[in-house]
Amino acid sequence: MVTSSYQSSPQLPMHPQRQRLSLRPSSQRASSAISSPHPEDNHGEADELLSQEDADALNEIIMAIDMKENGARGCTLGCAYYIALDEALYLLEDVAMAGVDLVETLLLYAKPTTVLISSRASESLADCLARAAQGIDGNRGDLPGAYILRNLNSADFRYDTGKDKLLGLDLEMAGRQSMLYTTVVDEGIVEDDHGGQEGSRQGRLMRLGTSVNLDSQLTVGCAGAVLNDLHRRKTAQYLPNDPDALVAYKIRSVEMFSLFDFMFVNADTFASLQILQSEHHPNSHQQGGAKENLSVYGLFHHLASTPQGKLKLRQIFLRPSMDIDLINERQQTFSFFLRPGNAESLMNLGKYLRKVKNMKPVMALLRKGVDSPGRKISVNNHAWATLQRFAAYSLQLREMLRELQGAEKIVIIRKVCEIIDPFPIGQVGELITQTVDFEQSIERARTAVKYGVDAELDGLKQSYDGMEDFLTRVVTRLRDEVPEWARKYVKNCIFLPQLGFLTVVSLNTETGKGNYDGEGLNDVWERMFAAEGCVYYKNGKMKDMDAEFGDAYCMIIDREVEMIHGLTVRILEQEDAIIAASEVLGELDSFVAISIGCGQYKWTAPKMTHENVIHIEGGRHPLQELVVPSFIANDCAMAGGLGDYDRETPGVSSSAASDGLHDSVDCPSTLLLTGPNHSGKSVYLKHVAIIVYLAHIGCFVPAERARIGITDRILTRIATRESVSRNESAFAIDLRQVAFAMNFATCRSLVLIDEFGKGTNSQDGAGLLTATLHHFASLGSERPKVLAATHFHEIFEGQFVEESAELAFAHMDIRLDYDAGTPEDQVIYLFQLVPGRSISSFGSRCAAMNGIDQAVVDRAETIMLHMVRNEDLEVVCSQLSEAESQKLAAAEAVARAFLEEDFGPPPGITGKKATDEWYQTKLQAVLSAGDRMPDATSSTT
Ligand SMILES: Nc1ncnc2c1ncn2[C@@H]1O[C@H](COP(=O)(O)OP(=O)(O)OP(=O)(O)O)[C@@H](O)[C@H]1O
Repeated sequence: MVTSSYQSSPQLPMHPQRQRLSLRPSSQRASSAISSPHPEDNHGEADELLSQEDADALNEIIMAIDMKENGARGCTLGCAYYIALDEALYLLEDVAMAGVDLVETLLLYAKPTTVLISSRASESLADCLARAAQGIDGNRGDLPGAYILRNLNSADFRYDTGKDKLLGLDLEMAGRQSMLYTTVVDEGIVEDDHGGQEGSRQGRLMRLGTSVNLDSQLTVGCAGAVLNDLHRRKTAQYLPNDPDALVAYKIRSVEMFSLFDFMFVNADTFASLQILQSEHHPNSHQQGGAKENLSVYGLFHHLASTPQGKLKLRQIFLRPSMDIDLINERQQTFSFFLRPGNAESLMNLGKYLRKVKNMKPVMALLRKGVDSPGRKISVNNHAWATLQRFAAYSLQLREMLRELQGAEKIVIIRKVCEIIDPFPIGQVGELITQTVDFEQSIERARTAVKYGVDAELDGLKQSYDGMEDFLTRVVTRLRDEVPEWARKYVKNCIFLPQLGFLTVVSLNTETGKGNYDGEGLNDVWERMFAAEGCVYYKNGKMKDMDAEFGDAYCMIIDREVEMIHGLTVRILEQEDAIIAASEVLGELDSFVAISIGCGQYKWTAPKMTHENVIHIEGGRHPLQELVVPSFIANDCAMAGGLGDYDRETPGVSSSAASDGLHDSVDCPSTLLLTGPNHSGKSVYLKHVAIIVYLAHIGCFVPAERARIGITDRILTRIATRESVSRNESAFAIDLRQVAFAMNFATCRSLVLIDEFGKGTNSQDGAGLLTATLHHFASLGSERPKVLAATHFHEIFEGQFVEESAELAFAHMDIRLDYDAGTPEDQVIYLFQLVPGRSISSFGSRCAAMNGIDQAVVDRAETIMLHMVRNEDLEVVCSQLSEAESQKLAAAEAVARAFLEEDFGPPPGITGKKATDEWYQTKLQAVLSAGDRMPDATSSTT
């Protein structure tokens, strides 16, 4: 019997060509300037196909941050980060007047796995990064915890070094006609195609300058730190001549981005509006990241099916656009999918998309070699099968989309149909189907080639397949040749990879030798090894057979490796097409998810306008409405200043509203809200901001109707947590948030200020709030839209703020019923915004409703009354009631009697008993002085 098989031949040398696969140049890929992939979104397929080590390397996001104090002008912030999966380096335009708020925003966008800072970094930066690295700020929302924080020598962040390192990159610059093929020779010393060195430096510098703003000095320094780290990783992880090192941590593109390219929403705002919030798994990097908590993004996150779709969705949420055409295009897409006639197709699209995998890790695997030793293969996680299914499902999805009526008008559908070209994508599937024998591949734990693909391979396999019969015949002949007594010991002949043909003889357990080892023959039987009751010999006959047939097996493997290599090369030629298809399906997936969500939550399309207005009718808070039995919808009408641009752009300043919503002429830019505790002020503020935000991602909004002007920033001062990833007091954070809003708000911004100033004494707080509102109102045509809520009623009493065309008062309505028996029934919250201000916050009623003792509430109300009457609280509090005065007088009488007494027992009173009795009598006499005062019993005792 032949016991050998194709199984396991780990020692076989790797096909030499296979190691060179990834060196082909590639054209530019769709990549994301901000919002990186995250383990959460990349894992899954990557986990199944790649080893843990490879998957981890692929998910690496290495970020360097630097911040420089500029005295009174605040700090400048620079940042660069590398996304391994995209093979891309992203550079931030240096940001002036920055604070740790922006650091948090960058962490949120990039979700780094490693953060590098200079050992000379400011204390606040180091502290913020150290806390966030440990995930200390658990309730902070989407702040990514648990990255590795590394302190580097400040020299690593030097501008000149960074510039040299950028120059030394083998880059394919975005949008460049002619690609720059250079070889990085160690650190920044570069040879160009013609072998020149410094001569071309100026030219390279100019070319670099077209893609990178070299004035962003801190960022260029950070880029140097990241590139140095990549180099360090390479040298630590790979041997000097390892060809894999050439493709590890490769950089294909460098992109510059600005935090203000999109509508700016910082980390604080994301958290306070609950747009992105996630609970971090304690072991997030190992387990695949964070779980989305209750958040606006969370309403859609679970509706996306593919990892690349979830990633795209996150990008959409992190990058609300200011491009009205793009927003309208997205709205048109969602409206199309939500047409009643398309409901079933939408569901089917979702179903099919669930079967589509992310091709980026698959391509990375292909570049490394699908059949690396030790990789587990099953029917589902075989890279070839994944690719084959991808090709089939993407073509199927393309057909489904094409069948939808009116599909040609929808940009994403046109894009899918264009990118998923049956030629390369279908051809990829076809090639795999024709070449790979899946059953055999799984059996052999490496890719096997089908019969009929290659005549030479088929011939080799046939000879191998006929080997079993052939060996049976050999054994019979061998038995005839050995002495008769030995025949029964010669069991069979086998072929083992690496060892070739062997004769198998039964083992003599007593001697430990074979029962026969060639006696009587003119031949040497060389013992190779013994196992499982048999001894294996190489003899002359076996050597002859090795010479004649032994290479067949190795040849089969070599031929197969060669063919699979050929297949890999052909498929990698289509890598860009495959990745583009995978990405566009991710985009489609994210749009399908948003459409399904908008349909489920019954949201409507807002009308986007260049007018600087916010007009909402019947607006709801998308999260609150899910948790209260009946949500009360509200309206909002605001208009910001006209700004220079708006005044000069025809049509923008027009106040005529054709859709029946408010005209902008009579709208204030600031709306100051009051109302009792718990009356819905914060929810109102947030719902307006969330609607504005959602409108800018192109999404529908929770409102009956809305007209939303293009807004450049949403800046908030809303308390969400006591201590964040900064070592500051809550009040300091409040101040920083307001300062940030003052520095960055433009007439196109929306600013939310909720209870600013409550962290200090009420006079200071009220003063600060008033001054802040004045500041914004005084900006004239540059005034932003400001929504504020406060409990400082004194600012109205003192007429520190007054209603005007720009500033309107409004409050959340309530109904009061003092006759109601229980505190809960005394204040009825209507959650309706009405004009004018409320007279009280009814804090004491709210306290009673929340279980504070009635006596404490009564006392609070008495003091409040005195305060409202503007009475001197010191005098008021020193005025005692009659009963209290009597008690005090009784206590005084006792004290005086006590002082007048002589407490020494007179001579003649001796002995313990007599002395005790004497003292008792005395005490009674003293206490009776108090008793003589009316109602004094309790105080004297
Ligand atoms: N429009 C609404 N419809 C129904 N319920 C609402 C509405 N607005 C708010 N609520 C409910 O009232 C609660 C309190 O709302 P919110 O926190 O906005 O009050 P607030 O006036 O800001 O209170 P405080 O001044 O104490 O901060 C919410 O948690 C929600 O349950």
